[in-house]
Amino acid sequence: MGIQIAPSILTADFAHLADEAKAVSDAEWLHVDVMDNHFVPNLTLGMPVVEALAKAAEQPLDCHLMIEDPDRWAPGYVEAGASSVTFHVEACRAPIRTAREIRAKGARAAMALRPATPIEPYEDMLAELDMVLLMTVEPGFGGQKFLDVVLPKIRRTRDLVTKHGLDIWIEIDGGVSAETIERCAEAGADVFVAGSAVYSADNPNEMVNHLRTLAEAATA
Ligand SMILES: O=C(CO)[C@H](O)[C@H](O)COP(=O)(O)O
Ligand SMILES: [Fe+2]
Repeated sequence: MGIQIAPSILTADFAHLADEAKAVSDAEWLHVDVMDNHFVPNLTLGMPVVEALAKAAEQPLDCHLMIEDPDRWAPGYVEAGASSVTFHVEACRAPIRTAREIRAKGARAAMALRPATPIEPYEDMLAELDMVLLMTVEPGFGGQKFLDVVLPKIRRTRDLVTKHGLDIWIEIDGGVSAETIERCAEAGADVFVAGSAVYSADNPNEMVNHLRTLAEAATA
């Protein structure tokens, strides 16, 4: 499967999203943070913007739903053009049904966990997923400090995936940078969201490639 870098457009210029997607053309995915000011104390964008970006961007869209009632909204994001739809398990009432609906519509289904949410209660759910997203900051804002207290959970998640012989991604989101990515890769992550580290770099594409090189070297 290989290392994937997913720049988060949360810290990009929202007035020029198509250009901002082009600025990270070397990235495998584009991470889109949907926030509803209920599940998290911030409001970003929704389905119409995802639909427009899906047409404008070359990379597949990795939609991270930080919203209440993802059961109701998640399938609509697939119809809007997302290649991957991630719901927060803390907000989801029927995660198995929601994951199946996302997959049935043709996208990757992913489950996100806040930093303090344990993975173990969801062990049996892993087979229903294409990806697990482990937050390494409290969801809601870009530019926060990486929480290294989550590192053991990355390892435990990788162990569970291996134990069940599954072929699913482990994505890390929050505070990923050249300083933190190697520790996440060593712990077993293979998809890396990076917002401020990429978009505050002089050359965002160079930073994308630098992050991938660091992660690959850490797992070689
Ligand atoms: O989901 C998120 C915040 O809730 C963002 O994807 C994340 O914070 C990325 O930004 P940065 O790399 O600056 O931490
Ligand atoms: Fe995110």
